[in-house]
This record gives sequence, structure tokens and C-alpha cells, in this order.
Amino acid sequence: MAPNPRVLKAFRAMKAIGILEDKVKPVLKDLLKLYDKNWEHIEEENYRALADAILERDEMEVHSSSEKNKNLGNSNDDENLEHDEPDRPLKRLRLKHQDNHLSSSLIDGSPDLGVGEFKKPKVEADEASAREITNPEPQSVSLQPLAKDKGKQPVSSEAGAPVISVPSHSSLIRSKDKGKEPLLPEDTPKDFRLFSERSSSHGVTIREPKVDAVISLPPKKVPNGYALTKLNDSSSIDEKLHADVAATAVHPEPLPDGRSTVENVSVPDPTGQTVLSFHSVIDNDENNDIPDFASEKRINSELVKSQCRSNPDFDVTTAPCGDTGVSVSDCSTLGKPEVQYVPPPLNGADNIQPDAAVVSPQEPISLPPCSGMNGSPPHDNRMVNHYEVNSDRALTVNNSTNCQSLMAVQKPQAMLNNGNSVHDVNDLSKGQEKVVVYLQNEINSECQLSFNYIPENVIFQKAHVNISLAHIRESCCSKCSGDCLSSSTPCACADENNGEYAYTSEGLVKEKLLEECISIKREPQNQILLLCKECPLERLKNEEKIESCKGHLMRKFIKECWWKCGCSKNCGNRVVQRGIDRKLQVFMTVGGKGWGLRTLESLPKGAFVCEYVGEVITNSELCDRVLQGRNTGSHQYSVPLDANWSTKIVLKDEEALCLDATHYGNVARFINHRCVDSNLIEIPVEVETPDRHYYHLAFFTTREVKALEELTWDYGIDFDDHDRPISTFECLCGSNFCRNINRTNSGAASYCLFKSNLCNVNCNRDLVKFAFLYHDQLQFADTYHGLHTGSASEATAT
Ligand SMILES: C[S@@+](CC[C@H](N)C(=O)[O-])C[C@H]1O[C@@H](n2cnc3c(N)ncnc32)[C@H](O)[C@@H]1O
Repeated sequence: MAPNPRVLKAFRAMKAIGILEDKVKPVLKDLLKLYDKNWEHIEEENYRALADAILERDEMEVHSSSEKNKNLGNSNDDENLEHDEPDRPLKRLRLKHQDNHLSSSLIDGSPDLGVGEFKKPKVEADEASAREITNPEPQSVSLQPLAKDKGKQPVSSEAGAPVISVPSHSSLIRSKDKGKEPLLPEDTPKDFRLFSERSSSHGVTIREPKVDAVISLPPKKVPNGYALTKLNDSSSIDEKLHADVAATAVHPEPLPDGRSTVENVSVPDPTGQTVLSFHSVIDNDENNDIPDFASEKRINSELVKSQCRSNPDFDVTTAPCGDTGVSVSDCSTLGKPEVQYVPPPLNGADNIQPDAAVVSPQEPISLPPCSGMNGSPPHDNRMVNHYEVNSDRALTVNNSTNCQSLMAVQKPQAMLNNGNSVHDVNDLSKGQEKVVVYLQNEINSECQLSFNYIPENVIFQKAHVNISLAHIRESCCSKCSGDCLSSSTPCACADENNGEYAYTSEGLVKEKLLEECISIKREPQNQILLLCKECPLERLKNEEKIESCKGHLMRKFIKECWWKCGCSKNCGNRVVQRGIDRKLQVFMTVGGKGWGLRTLESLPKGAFVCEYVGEVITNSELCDRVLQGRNTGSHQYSVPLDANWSTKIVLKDEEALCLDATHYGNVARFINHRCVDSNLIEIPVEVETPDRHYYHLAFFTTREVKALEELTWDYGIDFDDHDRPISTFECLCGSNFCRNINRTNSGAASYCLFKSNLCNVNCNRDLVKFAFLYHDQLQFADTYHGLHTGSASEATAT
């Protein structure tokens, strides 16, 4: 008999996320039974139920075997273990779906959210007992402001300033990263490294989640017993802000109809007094383990709005030149300048106090316990209990259970672009991307990330980005309609690329352009370098003795259509601006690189993966941050936007821009470095600003990338900069061309290639020559050719 195509499809879907057929089969069988052969429930959300059940079953197996080991000889506990009957994951799944059903129909009174459409499967008699096990009585929990990052170290500068500032990987906390040193002694204030550097601490704070036995699960959902945290007067203003935002609480007393109230939410006014309190009703259904994030969102947006109403510095601005746009908030009246994400994100924010202290928020993003392969699935009842609702930026699970199994999943339509929808609580992007981005940690128990997810760049304060429509003149295609790529003659937007669109109709960067970009990055010796009269990078490195510009690569730009163009949003010449649509996962790497980013689906060559998103800051703001970091221990994930720096003008520190993803960023901040043969290349993309002073930095694949491969990017770091022998990080990229020869045995070829491939500010032609003399030139070229034409693995293996 021919195999059922639906079964095959299910196998394929599971295979794509690394689950083998023999694991799928039994669970699929059980699920079919459970759902009365109703495939829709299994297929929805990309077979999420199936993946959940498999992973949960795995977890149960691991758990029960470890429990059995632990409890050998303990007959009392054996009794408990008997509850771990093999079909429990399915029961929990049923419960979860029931709960989803209940909660979704209560959120905003809207029964038609995707999750609410789930039909209840058959309920078996023993379900009640299963529920007892999975949903113990609620417990009280106090809301506390999250701990601020502590012990951060300064970022320092480096001669030959490499391209990107790479912060250290939680060196202070994580034992794995021990031994990493601060980049710069505290007493060298002028000599700090700005790009291609790391501090000794970075955005990941680690907390050991408490691992509860499956049977004694922590209480469910936002508990009834929330208590508001009263701040004492000595709290710092910074803490106050966060604590006050954090004071969103579910009243312990339910209303007669079973719902709870949210009240006593306060926002400090500039004098520190409460200026807002409001009262809202949210679902408090006993069976609902999922906190009401719709309410939370509303609350938080109210908080932000009211905060801004009470804060004169938050404004929608009109720039002097007539450019309009939304300004970035400066909550300096609260003692703390802060970016509030207000789309559209970019604008020169000239009206903001210039001297506000630079302190960025440091609250961690805490997702529900992150995953392990054997962890239980997302939406598991246990994942959503015991939250601290700190703000829209941070959700903390107090009593995390086992690490959860998570994966990137296409969002159901109902969760997209819907002001009333909730986001998946496990979604690192907090519902801001088209796809859910999950964390997975199979290595250790780290689950907390201290940054705020933003899907698009946002100006911190002083950066001037001219996005006025008036500014865009000929370089757009106002007469086009539909899809520019399908028109017979290329429109004005293709002019930038010699009359050719940068993308194929499949949305991939065209081979020729891609290869050009790759060789510009990998063969700088063959490139014309742009020299600044006075290089902002050099100035930032050492104000007193400014060295001459080392040159900047003349990069190829991609120009996308935009709002002034007549084409549709789906035009093939709009790729980066549509955002991430690949299944990506932030995961804990093996071997000490910390978190990394990987793809869960195979990617063709030239595919857009993501953009490097962060705060748009000026070099002087970066400088302030670095100096501030000296005291507060902050760190940088910054990338200079230097693709258009040149001799023409002397760019002041207040003008030169960079992206800093230390506090606000997207998945790209997790992309680790790989010397030379990385599978991603960054390409500058012009969207809303024709002057290229500001642009988007987008990552595209340099070759075909298989599902589950780590995505890497060559930061262009000079690991061998003896002028400033301040270490960056010990490169663990594993490339045969690793430039970190002091620490690896990758050999002279790597060294030479490193020197020749050095980032855009330190290309040393003498050393390039040396590279060719030292090695047989042909051999070198062959290997290299292999690398950038897609057979990286072969080339690496040689
Ligand atoms: C931009 S972050 C990348 C994400 C980071 N791994 C994390 O956990 O957030 C850069 C930091 O990651 C680590 N890292 C990146 N690439 C590395 C590599 N090839 N070898 C060792 N550490 C690396 C370093 O600690 C570096 O400072």
C-alpha cells in the first residue's frame, strides 16, 4: 500500500527540525488516535502538536530514567513515578489545547484567535488526575524589578579598528568563559576600543533555573497572589522606573465572575510621584496556564503612552528641514534616557536634550525555560507558570522547570499583525517578527538574555537619519505598480545596480552581485579602499594621536523599492524590509561561543536571513557608552555604518553612525564569528535613505546552508593586532582559515589570509604580498575559490 502522503509530510516536517522517523511514528500514531484521525490538529502550526508531543515524550523518558536512578532504593518516590505513565505527554497536550481554547476566547473577548479555534479532543477519564499533576495549586509570587547587569567591563579600542564590536560572552558569569579578560585597563580612558572589540561582559545574564521534577510542577500561570513591590526611596531612579513598570499585578482577589483585576499600576512622573493608575480586568481562569499577554501588552502600551504624555521629551518631531517622522523618546526626566520603540523607527531626534546621561535599560529578556532536545515542548503547561510581569520588555519565569524544547515555527496568521493578538510567550521576538524565534539550550541551563528585542533599527537619541520623502528624488519608481521585477524594463530602483535588480524572482541575491560582495570582503587586497580625511574610527580609538585612515571597503549596495515607489509591498525588489521569514533559532553553541544563531530550514545561496538591528547611535554616543561602561560595566555590540565614509567630508563624531545591539537588537546579535569562510555575508541595503549615511546591514547566505547549521559572519577582527594587544576573544570558529593563530593551530595560511582579509579599516598590502609569497599563489587561490563558490566544507576539510 502506498504510504499516506500526510504521514510522509509529517515525517518530512519533523525531519526538518531534526527528529527522526522512528521517533515520530509512535507519537504520530498516538496523536491520530487521540484526535480521532483528525489530521488538521496535527498539521496546524507546522505540526507543532506533533513536535511538542515527541519532544515531551523524550523529556519524559529522560526524566523518568533520571528520576529512577535518583530514587533507586527509595520506595516512596516510586509511587510518584508511577504517575509518569507513558501517555502523559498526550494528556498534557490535550490540557494545553483546552487551556488555549479557554484563554483565547477570553482574551479581548475574541473567540476567533487562532488558538481559540482548536477543537477539544476526546477527554479521557483519567485526565483529571493528570491535570492535578500538571497544575498544582497556585502559589503567591512577588513582583520584583529584575536585577540589573552587574560587573560589566569596559570596551576598549584597538589599532586598526576592526569592523564590529563584539562583546565578550558573559565572561563574568559563565564558567565556560572564564579567563577572558577585560579589554582595557580601567585607567586608560582615552584608549578604548570601539569596534571589533568586546567587553568582558555582554548581554547574556545567566541564572540557573530551578529544575523541578516533572511531578512536582510549580504553580500555574500568573499567580493569584501577586504582591506589588514597594520601592524604598533609596532605590535608584533606574530601578524605580523598572520597578514601577514592573508593578503590573494581578489582584489576589478574583471578581465574582472569576476574573481578576489589574490595578495599582503606577508610572513615576518626573518628580517621582505616581501619575497613573488604572484598573483593568483580565482573565483569571483557574485552568488557564497562559498569562494574559494581551492584557499585559495593553497595560504596557498604556504605561508607555502615559509615560510619554507625562514626559515632554517624548515627541513626534518635525525636523528643521521639513523632514517628518517619529522621534525617539528620551525619558531623561525619569532620570534615564531611554528608547521607546515607536514605529516608524527612524528620525533625527534633534529636539532631545543633548547632555542626557547615557544609560540603557538592562532588563533581561527571560523566556520560559529554554530548550533542550529532551525538554518539554512549548506551550506546555509547565512553561507558563510563575511569571513576573516586569514590563513588555521582560518576562521572567520564577520557577523554571526543565529546559524546554523550542523551535522556530511559522506564526499562525491569527498571531500576525493583529493588534489584539497575543504573542507566543516563548518567542524571543515577542511577536514582532513574522516567525517565532525560540531559544534552545541543550548544553546548560542558561536561559536569560539581557537585551530588548526590536525588529527594526531605532534611533537612540542624536543620530540624524534623513528619511524624508522629499529627500528621495529620482531614485525611486513612483510610476511602477505591482512587482517591479516582472516589468519588462528595469525601473529607477535598479539603476543603483547597473540597471539590474539585486534579487532574483525567488528573492535571492543574484549570483554575480553576491560573488562580488563576497570577494570584496574576502579579497580586500583587490579592492579600492576609500580613505577618510580624518577617520572617525581612528579618532575614536585615540583622540590625542589620530592615525591616518586605514581605508574602507567600497561596498556594493542593494537598493530596494520603498514607500515613494509605486510598486506593492510584495514587489520582488523589497526583501530586507519585509523582515525575517526564515525559521531561525537562537541556540547554545557547543564549545564556548555562547549563544549562536542557526537555521532550522535549509537555505539556498543568496537568501536573506536577517538584518543587523540595533540602536542607531552616533560615534560620540558610542564613545559615551563606552566611557560609561567603564563605570557601569556596560558593553557593546556595535557595528559601524562606514560603507560611505570617504575623503569628501570630514565626518564628525556627532555625525558618524553605528548600530549598537547591546541593549536593543534582534536575532543578528547572536550571530557568531567565523574567519573567512562564514556562511553569511553582510551587504549594505539602501531603503529609505538615498544618501547612504544610514543604511541597513543585511545578512545573506554565501552558499547553500543546511538545516541546523550555525549561521556565522566574519566580523573582520584583527586577532593579531600587536599595536594594541588587547584580546578580543579566543576564536573558536573552527575554520581552517582561522585568523586567531596565536591560539589555534590553523597555520600560516590562516595568518596570511587573515592579514589580507582584514577588515575594512586595516588592510595591509605588504602583508598581502607576504601571503602570496609565503604560499604558492595558485594553491591559495584554488582553496579560496573553493570557499567562496560554495564548497566551504570541502575547502575547510582540505
Ligand atoms: C555578537 S556576540 C555573538 C553572540 C554571543 N555568542 C552571545 O552569546 O550573545 C559576539 C560574542 O560571541 C562570542 N563569539 C562569537 N564568535 C566567536 C568565536 N568564533 N569564537 C569564540 N567566541 C565567539 C564572543 O564572546 C563574542 O564577544
